[in-house]
Amino acid sequence: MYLTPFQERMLKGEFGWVYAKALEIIVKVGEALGSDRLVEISHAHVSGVSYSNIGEPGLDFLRDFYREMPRFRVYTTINPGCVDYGMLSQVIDNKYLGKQALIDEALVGMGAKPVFTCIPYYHRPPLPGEHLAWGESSAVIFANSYFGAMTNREGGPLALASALTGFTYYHGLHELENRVARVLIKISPLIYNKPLSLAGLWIGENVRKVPMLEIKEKPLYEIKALLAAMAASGSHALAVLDGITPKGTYKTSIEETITLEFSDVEKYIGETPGTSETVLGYVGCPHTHPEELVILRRLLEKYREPKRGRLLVTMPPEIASTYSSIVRLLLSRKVDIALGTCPVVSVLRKKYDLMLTNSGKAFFYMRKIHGLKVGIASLKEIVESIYT
Ligand SMILES: C[C@@](O)(CCOP(=O)(O)O)CC(=O)O
Repeated sequence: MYLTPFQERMLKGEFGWVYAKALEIIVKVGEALGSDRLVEISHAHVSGVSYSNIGEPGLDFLRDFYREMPRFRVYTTINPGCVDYGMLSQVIDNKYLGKQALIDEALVGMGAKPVFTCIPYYHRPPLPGEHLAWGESSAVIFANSYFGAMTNREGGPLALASALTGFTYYHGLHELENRVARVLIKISPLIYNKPLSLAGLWIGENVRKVPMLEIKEKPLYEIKALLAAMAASGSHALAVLDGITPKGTYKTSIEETITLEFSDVEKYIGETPGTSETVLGYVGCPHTHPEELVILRRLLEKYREPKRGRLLVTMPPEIASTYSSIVRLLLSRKVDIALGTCPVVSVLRKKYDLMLTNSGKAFFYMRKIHGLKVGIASLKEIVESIYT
């Protein structure tokens, strides 16, 4: 691999072993993939920061780096941790508070912004063509597809190495030649009556090449859920969104056209709550966007308190403070609000029979992680099934 004189010096350890090790990881992975140079990045998003996911080995790894007091060389954000930073949730168990604090101290000490979110683009929307090194599959696919930024789907250690060095290997989705849509997917009108994450689950499972999606105008939160579901059930990191993905950040060479019918996606609707079951409604995977908060406020205004189960809403701490009046209204309706975390990366305090969510990604993970039955429903259906 070609390295600039500066990169050579970093690799030789001139700036300390942490930077040398971080660059070595990037160079080794890049060489294994056939990359011949590095590229500067403007934003690293580090996933793999939740104690309940990375445990003691992950904590030790981060603390070893932190002991040398390095600083991230680029703007860096971090994924959710395993605790509710608002300390109000009765659904999320804060049993690893102390361990998570050690992880957070290391990351923030190295210079990460303590955003604790899987929607880092809320804090810094990337520009078209900008090179990034992001972990977190839902954020990666959103960056590439919605903003036209360029990032591969990195694991936590690789994104951390890029935060430290400011570089990633030039390969994959950093190159325009690899951003070619080959399968055109049309979504039939009936699907639009349901959450678009249903379509995402199908595409993730059934389409291997980069898809181009013809979607009717849809709010950002529906696109976020659609893309996240695709990335969870498949290995997608880019979907060209016709009329949305910025021109010049992709090419098209359509080989096949698929029309997605309601009957294709129906099976992902999953379970509907039986009368005796305990239900956890869940909104916020990926983290709740202000657009969804406004809808939740409208839906919840007329109710006083849940009739069955609980509605959990997860969001970044900063959205909660910026939209505090909506959060207060939700809290007054006994919504359980957890900040900077989500059930994918944390422990639940008690067992529920069924989760009702608008998220295809949660549908994919909750059964595996928490052994819950899961059903997919719209925001309105979720609120009504908990509050009426
Ligand atoms: C499922 C996933 O959202 C879990 C995030 O956990 P972590 O930040 O990698 O611990 C990871 C991903 O989708 O990339």
